[in-house]
Amino acid sequence: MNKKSIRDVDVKGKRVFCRVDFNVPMKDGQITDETRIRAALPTIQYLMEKGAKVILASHFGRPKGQVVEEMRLTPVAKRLGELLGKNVAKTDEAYGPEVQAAIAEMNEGDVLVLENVRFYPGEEKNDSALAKEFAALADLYVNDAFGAAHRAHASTAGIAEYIPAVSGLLMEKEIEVLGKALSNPERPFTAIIGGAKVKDKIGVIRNLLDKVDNLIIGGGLAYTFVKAQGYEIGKSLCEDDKLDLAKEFMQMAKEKGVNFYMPVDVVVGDDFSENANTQEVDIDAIPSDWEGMDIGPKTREIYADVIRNSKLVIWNGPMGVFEMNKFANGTKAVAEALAESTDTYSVIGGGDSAAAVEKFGLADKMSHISTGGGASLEFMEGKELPGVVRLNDK
Ligand SMILES: Nc1ncnc2c1ncn2[C@@H]1O[C@H](COP(=O)(O)OP(=O)(O)OP(=O)(O)O)[C@@H](O)[C@H]1O
Ligand SMILES: O=C(O)[C@H](O)COP(=O)(O)O
Repeated sequence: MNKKSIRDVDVKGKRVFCRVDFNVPMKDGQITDETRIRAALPTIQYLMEKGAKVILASHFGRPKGQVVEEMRLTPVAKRLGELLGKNVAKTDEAYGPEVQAAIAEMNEGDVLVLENVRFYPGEEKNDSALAKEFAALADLYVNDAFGAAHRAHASTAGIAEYIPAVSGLLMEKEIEVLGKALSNPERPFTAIIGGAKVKDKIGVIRNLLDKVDNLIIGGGLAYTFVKAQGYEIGKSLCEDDKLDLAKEFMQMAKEKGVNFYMPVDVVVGDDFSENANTQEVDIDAIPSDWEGMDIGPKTREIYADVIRNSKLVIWNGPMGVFEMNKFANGTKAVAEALAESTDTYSVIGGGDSAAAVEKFGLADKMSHISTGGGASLEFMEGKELPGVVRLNDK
């Protein structure tokens, strides 16, 4: 990467505003997967060892510019303290007098976690006033939040206009590994896209169609495509305003000679819960008041086969509601096929996909687990990441 990193600057005694991605999966206030916290440790420890005052900022969830009690970063700060074996301070604001006072108390090597930056409406608007408030807290900006690097927000991009800005070690590593895989992809090259953020992910498909040989669709995303083909999808997740786009992509895939795989059967539930009754049905037989929760057994076989015959696979987003055991088989089948295919370079992107691979005990069988979901996809599409472009050049 042609951007400066923390290794290129002197951080001793400096107040460093370090943007990390602590947007970890959480249930009932408990962190269910701490991959992203662990992934940020090398940068945090480096800064501590070099005598910086480490001010950590992150978003968590999508609180839409308001304080949402369950989205405070308090549990994350506590876990970070345990992992570092050190007292980590936490403020209930992300800027302002309380934060200024806490920073004034810091010694070299100390760590402070700010409150969720998305509690402020200016964050996602990349408001310059908020970016200046963040910049006023520090002498140096470090962006290590690869997972949020596709967002042009005040703490990921705006702040870099006002103080020297460099990348962290995780950011540097992600870009190097993903860039290498993409620069001359081994073929067949397969992308597997699932998960629930239909709006975010459907757009990336257009660009992926220019790059991949096979495109596999699963998870909640699949039902917009299933409906676009004219099938009943019952209560399954769907973005009706994206139906035309879905049709267009299927047509484009045909024209470009990309093999486009959609579920041929699914597991449906009569409720979005672990206690739901379930049925395995063909794709043209989804009952009108049931919801598609996972890919079915025939689909699992087909997808596993494509994976086994691929040389490079990028996977973003689970195939079903894997947090519920009943609906985890599709995601598990994909993870197992990747784990078995020792000839296949596998890149896993996304908080939930990484959590799934971890849950199945297969994390060490993957070639690279990226901390970025949307970010890794946008990078793989060849887009410039706003969190990277604004960093200082070497
Ligand atoms: N058929 C489905 N219906 C509803 N939700 C689904 C379905 N399949 C998967 N999901 C849900 O999708 C969620 C993950 O989607 P998401 O798009 O956030 O993926 P991700 O890999 O974590 O990417 P990112 O890191 O960008 O968030 C999981 O919580 C899972 O339960
Ligand atoms: O989970 C992610 O992909 C990142 O933390 C970004 O979160 P966002 O999609 O809410 O911007």
